[in-house]
Amino acid sequence: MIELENVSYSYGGGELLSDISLRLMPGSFHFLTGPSGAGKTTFLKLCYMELMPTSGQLRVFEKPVGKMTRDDVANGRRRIGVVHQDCQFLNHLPVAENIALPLTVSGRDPAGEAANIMELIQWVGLANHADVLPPQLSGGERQRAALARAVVMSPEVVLADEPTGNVDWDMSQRLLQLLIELNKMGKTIVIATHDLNLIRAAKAQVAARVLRIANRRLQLAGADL
Ligand SMILES: Nc1ncnc2c1ncn2[C@@H]1O[C@H](COP(=O)(O)OP(=O)(O)OP(=O)(O)O)[C@@H](O)[C@H]1O
Repeated sequence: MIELENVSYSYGGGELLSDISLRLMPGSFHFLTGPSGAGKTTFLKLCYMELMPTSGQLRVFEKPVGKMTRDDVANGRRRIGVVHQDCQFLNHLPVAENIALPLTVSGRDPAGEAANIMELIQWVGLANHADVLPPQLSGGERQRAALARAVVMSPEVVLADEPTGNVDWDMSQRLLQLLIELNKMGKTIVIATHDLNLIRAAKAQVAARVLRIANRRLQLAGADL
């Protein structure tokens, strides 16, 4: 689905990610760990084609990103759902409209898909919050709304950047269950997180691989995790 071959990335002030090779296979479940500032968000941005490698090959859905047209990139991104670290809602729009935003942006009419959107809102447990504005949501509610928005286009891949940051253990478990359900539907999941307990809880339920970025390199984490 997403394949990196000897990918390096530099923001300009030196190399941040160096010589990274990885294949994200369909239906796989990956965690991405590493110290703050190691480059986890940057790695996810490469997978979403928000950043282009400084060197190496990145293929998304079999296509080399260097040879993609703008349409190719847009089409590829439609197949990837992203849960951003800071959620990034439009605060003047109700939660339901924020969740439906990717449909609107891609030219689909949310009114024609109202039943599916409501089903999604119920799935994340926000039926009573569909009409409120994002600033009125708690941290866990925001994260669940962000997850619903990430999957409203039925993506094949979900990239979640610290989806359980700033929520308590019960809520992080609830978010994890939603991500596991998505994986059981066949979606490829990548979760960047510092939360080793979350990783342990997931590994008891799914065959998750744990990757670690340290010293610019991506490694498979030890079996102790
Ligand atoms: N647009 C940018 N321009 C220059 N440097 C940047 C940019 N974005 C990120 N960086 C730097 O790249 C490094 C890696 O950032 P990144 O957000 O990928 O790390 P992270 O592992 O996700 O960190 P955290 O766990 O704290 O979220 C940091 O030192 C950051 O300051």
